[in-house]
Amino acid sequence: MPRFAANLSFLYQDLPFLERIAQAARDGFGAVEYVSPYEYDKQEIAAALKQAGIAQALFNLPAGNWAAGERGIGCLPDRVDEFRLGIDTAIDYAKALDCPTVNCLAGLAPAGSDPNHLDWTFIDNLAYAAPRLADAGIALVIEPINRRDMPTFHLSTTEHAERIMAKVTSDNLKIQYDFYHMQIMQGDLIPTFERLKNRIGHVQIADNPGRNEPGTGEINYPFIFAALDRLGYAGWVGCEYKPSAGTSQGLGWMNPYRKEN
Ligand SMILES: O=C(O)C(=O)[C@H](O)CO
Ligand SMILES: [Mg+2]
Repeated sequence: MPRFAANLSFLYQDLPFLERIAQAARDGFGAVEYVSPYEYDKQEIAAALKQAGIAQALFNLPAGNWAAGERGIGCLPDRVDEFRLGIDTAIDYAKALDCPTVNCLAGLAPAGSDPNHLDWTFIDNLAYAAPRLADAGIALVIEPINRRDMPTFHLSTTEHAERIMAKVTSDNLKIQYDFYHMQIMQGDLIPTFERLKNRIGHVQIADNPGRNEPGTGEINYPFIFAALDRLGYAGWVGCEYKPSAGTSQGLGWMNPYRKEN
């Protein structure tokens, strides 16, 4: 049975951040994930998780100035110092929140930049981060993101992620396989997942088009959830979608996967 994590950067947007944790637990999620914990007190988040009896599945490494439109700094040559400092911050938060996995966003390619230079910066940064996170017992993932929503995002296919991973050569570096992005960029969702399953460290879901909850679009999620079970995926499935009419009201798709069934 898949284990679902509520992505609090997408779900429960009508609630203050810390209150989203308790509501996710009440709605039957086993874990939460979100873009960034860093603007909150880690002890306050830890207390909210404990009180709700819910796990922390994932958050991202510090990703630059999100409000200004940045989407990660992993590939940016002039941000290497900031990236490295961010690893210490992420380890600090992940330990406090008992978070098993962190996601490194590659970032948006600056206009006129050399893709090879961005690749090598990304590779060097990941080679720096992966062993340090491994020592702390934290897995590192990288996420291809579709080019329709983010035309300049540096990492948008699993093939590119594989090329990066081949250069980093760390067992502690895996792919965050977001079925929504993969449907837009590549299709062939389950054969690709099956081929890469030992190299996939985290999974996220949303339907397409619209990035709404499962069952609102073209992706056959019952088939996908059965395949994840069949293929032995035991990690969290991050629900990173825009609820089409309220988060709690729109969780009917999850009913067949609740423990009581
Ligand atoms: O955009 C996505 O799909 C992600 O998972 C990023 O981490 C931002 O939420
Ligand atoms: Mg995602």
